[in-house]
Parts: sequence; C-alpha cells; structure tokens
Amino acid sequence: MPETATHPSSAPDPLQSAAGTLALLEAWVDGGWLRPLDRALAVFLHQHVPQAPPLLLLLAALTSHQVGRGHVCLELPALQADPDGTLSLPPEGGAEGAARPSRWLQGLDEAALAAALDCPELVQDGPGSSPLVRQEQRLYLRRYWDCEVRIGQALHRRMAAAADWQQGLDGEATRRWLERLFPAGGGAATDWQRLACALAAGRGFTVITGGPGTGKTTTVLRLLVLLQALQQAAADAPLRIRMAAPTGKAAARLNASVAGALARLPLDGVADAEALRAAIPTEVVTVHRLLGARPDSRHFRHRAGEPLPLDVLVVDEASMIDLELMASLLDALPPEARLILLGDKDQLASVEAGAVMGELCHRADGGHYTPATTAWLSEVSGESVPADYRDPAGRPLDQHIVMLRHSHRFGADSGIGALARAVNGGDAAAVEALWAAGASHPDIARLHLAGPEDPALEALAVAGGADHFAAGASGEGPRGYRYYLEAMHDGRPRDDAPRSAWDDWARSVLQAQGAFQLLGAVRRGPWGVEALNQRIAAALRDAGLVRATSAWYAGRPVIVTRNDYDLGLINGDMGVALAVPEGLAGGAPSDDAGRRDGARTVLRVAFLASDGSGRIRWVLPSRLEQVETAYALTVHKAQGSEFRHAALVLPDRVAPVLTRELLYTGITRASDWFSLLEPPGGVLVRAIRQRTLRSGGLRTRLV
Ligand SMILES: Nc1ncnc2c1ncn2[C@@H]1O[C@H](COP(=O)(O)OP(=O)(O)OP(=O)(O)O)[C@@H](O)[C@H]1O
Repeated sequence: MPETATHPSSAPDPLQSAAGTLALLEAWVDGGWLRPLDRALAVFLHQHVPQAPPLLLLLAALTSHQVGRGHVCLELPALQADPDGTLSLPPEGGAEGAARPSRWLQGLDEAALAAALDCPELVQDGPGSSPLVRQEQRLYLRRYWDCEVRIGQALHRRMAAAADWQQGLDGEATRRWLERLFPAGGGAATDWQRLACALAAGRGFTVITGGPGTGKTTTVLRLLVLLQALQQAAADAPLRIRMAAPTGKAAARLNASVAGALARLPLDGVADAEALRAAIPTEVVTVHRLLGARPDSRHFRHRAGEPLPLDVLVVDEASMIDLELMASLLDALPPEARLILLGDKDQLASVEAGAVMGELCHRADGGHYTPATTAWLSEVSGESVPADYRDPAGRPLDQHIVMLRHSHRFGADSGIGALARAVNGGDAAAVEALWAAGASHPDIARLHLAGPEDPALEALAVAGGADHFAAGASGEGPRGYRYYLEAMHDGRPRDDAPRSAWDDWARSVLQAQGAFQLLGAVRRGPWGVEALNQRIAAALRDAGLVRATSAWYAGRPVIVTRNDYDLGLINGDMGVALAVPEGLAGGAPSDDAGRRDGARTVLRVAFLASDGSGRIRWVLPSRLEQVETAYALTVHKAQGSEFRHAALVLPDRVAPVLTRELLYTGITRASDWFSLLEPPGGVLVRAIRQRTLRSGGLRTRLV
C-alpha cells in the first residue's frame, strides 16, 4: 500500500503511545474519516484504563467506526489483510491528507493483536462488563454483541419449539383451509405461497422473503385467515394479531395492500367469512409505536417483563430492521406468540448496524428443507417441495425460511422485473442486453447525461421523460414532479371550504407526489441528492410550478430524518408543504405564506398518518427540525416506499455505497416505470459487481 507524502516512513509510530494513537485518531476525525464519537470512545477507554495498549484504543475506535457504517463488529482477519478496504478509508469525498490505516495496520501479526487484546478490563470473550467483546475473530462493542446474543438465543428457543408448534396444529383442518385459500396449488408448478403458509402455520417463527410482487402480503393474510379459522374451531377468543413495519411509509403501504388483499380473499362459500375477515386487523403500525417508544430514550415500554399483548406478530419490510431493534422486538415478544417476518432479502440492509434479514436468509435461495420438513409440508399442504430445494443436511434455521419465487406484479415481459432480476443475479451482460432490446420493454428507459449541466435531467424530473421510453408506454405515461404540483395548484379548495375538503386535497397531492421520485446513490458531489435537490427546485421554479424564494414554500416535499415522538412522525415519513387558510390551520401564523385571494394563508406541512386511517396531520413547518427536501432521495431513504415512476441517478465514479443491493433496491421502488440516468463514467457494471457485505456473527450463532 503506498504511503502518503505527509507521513514519511521515518515518522514515529503513533501506536507506541496512547497520545500518539489519540493524535492519529484526531487527524482522521479532522479529515472526516472517523466520527468524533469514534475517537471519544478511545479517549474514554484511555481515561478509565490508562495502561490499555495503544493498539487496543485504535481498535476500539475502529470498531465504533465500523458500527457507524452498518457493521455489527470489526472483523480482525479482514482488518489485518486489507485495513483500508475493510474500514473503507479514506471515505467517499474525504480529504486525502492523513495517513491511511494500512500505514500502521497492514500485516498486523497475531502476536501483536493478541497482546493488544489482552486487557481484561476492556476486552472479554463473553458475558461481563467490559466495553469490548472479542469472540472468535470479531471485535464488538458490548452493546452490539449483547444484541446479537439476545437475537441468537431468542431464535434458538423458537427453533427448538418447532416440534411443539407443529404437533399443536390440526393437520387435517389446515390442509382443507390451504386448499380453499390457495386454489391454484397442488398442480405441476410449485405453489410456494401455499408452502409458505403451511410452513408458517407450523412454526412459532418464520421468515417469508421474496422480491416485489411475489405475494408476501397475499400469503400472510391468507395465513392469518387460516390461523383465525383454526382458532375459532378450538377456542372462544380470536387470536390477537398485530402488524407492523419499520417506517411510517412502509406501514402505510402495507396498510393499503392489506385492504386490497382482504377484499380478494377467496372466502366464497365460507359460512362465517365476514367474521373471519373482521378478525384480521387492517391497522399497521410502526415497530417503534408497537413497542412503545419513549421520547428521548432508547428503551421501549414493552420488553421482557412487559411483553406485547398479542398472539401473532407480522413485521413487513424486515430488511430495514437493524440489530438493536430486532433484539428489542424479540425481547418484547411473549414466547408463545408467533412471529412472521416479511421482506426482500436482496434489498439494502438497515441504515443502522446489522443485516438481520440478510443473515437469516443467506441460504434461502437453495431452500434446504430436510426430509422431515418436506414430508410434513407435503402432508399438511398437499404441495411437494421440488427436489432442488431438499437437503438432508438442511439446518434448523433453513426450516423456518421460505422464499416466494414468482412475481405476480412483474410478468415475464416486464422490463422492471427483468432488470431487477439481472442486477440481482450480478449479470451485467443481461442488463446490457435488456437495453439493447429496449424496444420490447416499454417500462424502462436509460438516459445518458452529457455532464452535470445536461438539462435532460431536469426535463425528465419535471415532465416524466415519456420520450425516453419505447413507444408503447401506456396511455397515461410516466409522470414527473409537474404532476403533483399541478394537482396542488388545480385542486386547491376555495378558501371557505370545510376542513374535510382541505384534507382530501392534501391526500390527493400526497398521492400524486408518489407518482414520481428521483433517487440518488450518494449524498454529496454533482450527482448526490443534495445537488440534485437544488437543481430540481430551480427547475420547478423556472417552470413556474413553485415559488421557492425561501426555505419553506408551497409544494416543498420533505422527508423526516429523525423520529419525533412529540409530533408523531417517524424517520422516513414524507410530507408536502401546502398553503392553507389561517383559520383552518390554527396556531401561530409564523410561517406566513402571504395573502391569497384576499384571505390570509399560512404554510402547513401535510403528512399522511401512518396508522392506515388515511388521516392528514398538519404540522407547522417551524416545528419540523429534522427534515430534508425530498425531490431527490437516497435509495436508502426510499426503502420501504414505492413510486409509480422512479428515476435513479448514478454518480460518475464508484463509491462504497454503490452496490448491487442499492441498484436492486432503487429499481424495485418503481411499480410502473423506471428510468436510469447515467452521467459519463460508466459505473453501472462496476456497481452490479460490488456487493454489500456486513460484518456480524448472527449467522454463525444460528447454525
Ligand atoms: N397467487 C396469486 N395469484 C394471482 N395474483 C397474485 C397471487 N399472489 C399475489 N398476487 C397479486 O400480485 C400482486 C402483488 O401481491 P402482494 O402485494 O401480495 O405481493 P408482495 O410480495 O407483498 O408485494 P410487495 O413487493 O409490495 O411487498 C397483487 O396484485 C396480488 O393480487
């Protein structure tokens, strides 16, 4: 690894002293390579244990740095082999001035490592009170080790109880209900939905994974009907069922699809169909709300001693759940309650540390069902597990995971579906071929941008860019931001309209806003969402669609970036600022939008309540401290949302975040049209090849 000019090889080794190490960390913090928090940990440890080896202080700060990047721990062998790559230093856009970690850590030998970690006050290899834990070749901050252990133990207990759940199931009745609920099953092609439902009926813990439109919601609702029907036959009280999702947007989306799936339930001829339907909840809450989040505390009201009052819990978009939240969820779940996780294992992992869904599902593609599981599934579902998915050496965890493999949303001719599959499979040639054969896929478009000034980007974001799609784009055509802004201008009620009319208007604007979303891979630089937001705001201003003269203006779309329990807003909630009559909004007119048609108007930000009620919450802009403009969102922020037309802007150079999972997640945000906007630089193929790998030990705990 080359040394930087600022650190000639004669420079003193900073690892010879704590002061030297802390100075090195300071240089990295100053360069934007580490967070101040990472160095603060090293300082804290040094103050408490002055004799702690300098290398250990460095490792502690680097472990904290890894957590900040989504890893659960620091993988020591990877650090030894490739320090800069493992730590991703220097970071995207970071100053190059400081010495790279490899300068001091490349080829770090086992003896030096062992000596550094031999400090029992700070590092232990299991339960205890040390701030760090070393287990096998991984170094953890204790809090994350503790979460990983709690998740591992809770899932082990649930796996160990599988036989009891299975025996407790009325196999005959289950089979009858499955035949009714999945009428297409039992044929030549495997009905994975029926299998998933059977598996989940016989388990206390199941993960149902699948790409967009594979029927996760459909399947789980039928499962809930099955469970309620079996309960009705055996007991008086119906099961207490709750449904949750990690963000407000995801909860609202599940809510909408639950309503649709409930209506489609194949219950014709069932005597008490209405009672069964009524026993399925339609409300979906955020996981934080379910657990009873408290302002200014990371602790929840529901926990081990105060479990959730429920019998069945369904959690959607589980790939967005981080390690800590999953540990809290499992703590709060009564042992006799059933847990069903839904999600797409191939999507980006949670923003916070951990990749729980990915870890649980890392063998899902292959199935790995044992002869015992296969025989039991065949008996209760009438469905045979195909030979390719059987495995006499299948592990216990495999018997709790099921993957839906057929998309009902994206048919064989869907460009979005084909593109998502090709990207997910890492098949760059297939991706290229799709564009070459673009004319046969009217739902995907690729746009090469000449540079950061190319107005084609603005044109697409404002009007939708229908001309970039092959002829045959359906009558309606892909929308741009003009669509929701026109809905805002044209649909505005008269000033004396009742409150309900203003709520209806806000709802229609919010819905229209979901017709299009610009997505970016990175935050900074000419292709980052910060610059894109400015460009789009300027373009909409030039087009006369908004009057963006100050930070807040009618039509400004925002996304909440931090949970605000006082306002009832969750990270990821999206709203739009709207001008409403002062009397309607109440409160201080501090965000004056001026006078309109003689009546005084004020700005309020409209959010759709995430409880599925369709209610509109009107919030004073000045109360929204943690929001960002949302013309362009990072793919991370858009996870859990779906837009009719999504346009993904690639950067002009590779970045650590630009991975296959990011592309896949971006593409699958689109339901009807997807546009790929590429500046010069040609990073697409490299992005397809780059994987997101998150360090953690959960999968080894679950073997
Ligand atoms: N077995 C099936 N036969 C026919 N259509 C189906 C079947 N299963 C699901 N669908 C349809 O496919 C669409 C997607 O289903 P669903 O919403 O259940 O999928 P999902 O996996 O939950 O999707 P998402 O990607 O939104 O999470 C719906 O319109 C649904 O009616």
